[in-house]
Amino acid sequence: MTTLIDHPMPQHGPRSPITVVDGYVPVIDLASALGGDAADRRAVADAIGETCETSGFLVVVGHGVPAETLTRMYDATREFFALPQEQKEALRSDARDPLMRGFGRKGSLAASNADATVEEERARPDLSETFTYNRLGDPGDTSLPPTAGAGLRLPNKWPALPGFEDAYRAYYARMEDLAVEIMRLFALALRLPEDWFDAKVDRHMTNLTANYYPAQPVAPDPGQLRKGVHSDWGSLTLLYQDDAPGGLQVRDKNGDWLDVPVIPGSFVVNIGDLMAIWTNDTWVSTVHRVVNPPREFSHRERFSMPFFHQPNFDTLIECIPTCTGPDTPPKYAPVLSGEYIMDKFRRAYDL
Ligand SMILES: O=C(O)CCC(=O)C(=O)O
Ligand SMILES: [Fe+2]
Repeated sequence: MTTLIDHPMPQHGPRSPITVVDGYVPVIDLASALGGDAADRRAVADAIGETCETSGFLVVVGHGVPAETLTRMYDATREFFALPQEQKEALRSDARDPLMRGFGRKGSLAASNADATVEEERARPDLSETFTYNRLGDPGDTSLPPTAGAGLRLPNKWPALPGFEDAYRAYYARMEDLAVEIMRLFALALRLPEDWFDAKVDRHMTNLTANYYPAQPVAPDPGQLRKGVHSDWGSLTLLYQDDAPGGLQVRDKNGDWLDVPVIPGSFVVNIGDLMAIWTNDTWVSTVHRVVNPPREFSHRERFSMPFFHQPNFDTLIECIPTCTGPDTPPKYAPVLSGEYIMDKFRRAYDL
């Protein structure tokens, strides 16, 4: 059994400092927002909002997700990726699945960028394997409108590992709750009614993906990374990362790459492109990457688990009223959440 959470969560009372560690990627304590009154919630929302304007990346503690839910998911993930390659191949994502459920295909997140040379990026694929679950593939799920294509309704693919599916479902359910809480804090930060996003994400189409970064016995080609430079695509990402070398970096305003701090038991929260479109670029969807380990740590594998929160298929993402004025007209044409993400998948993975 892998023990991830060997440090207790910081304990704070409702009025204690919200920003536990300041910086480009600050550590923010959600405890007072989750348990507190309106003033507490606004204070946390404002701390988050400030970060969304600068880096769009923060680390949250005090989020209330039980350590056991996280550990079970992490352990199940390690067990899956340790399976013989042919057993993973058997769960290879259907070529008609625009969300790449199951064992993912080779591709390049860098190819998804608007300015990317797609063929060039795909020629040096990310040095990672993925496994993805999305609630849309559950039997009887009614989240999709009739206009959505049949590929989106393909079933999930599960390995026959005891406890795996349960661990993923339990983790997904907790991430759904946390994402709604954070979206409500986002609404407060944007001076919107707290429930402004609720109906736009109540049939969300979120991929829960596990990333496996194998050891690198042979040095990678120059220019090839564990994950190439990219921004995320949806409303927000909730990421669990382990502390293996060769990790997540964000680009700051000077173009320098900064390591995202690894705090045991925390989640990295970052906003995606749709939130930047919603906020008319008041908030930033910052590019990031996962670097290769230094050669002395080339034997070390790494795991991360992003929950790519994605609004309802038919939510039209258009400039939020509080983010536009006479001098700041909307910059983007409105776009449907479902079409936006499918286009990104197509570019990154040739789906
Ligand atoms: O593995 C990580 O830390 C981040 C991965 C990532 O950025 C992604 O999958 O979009
Ligand atoms: Fe990412």
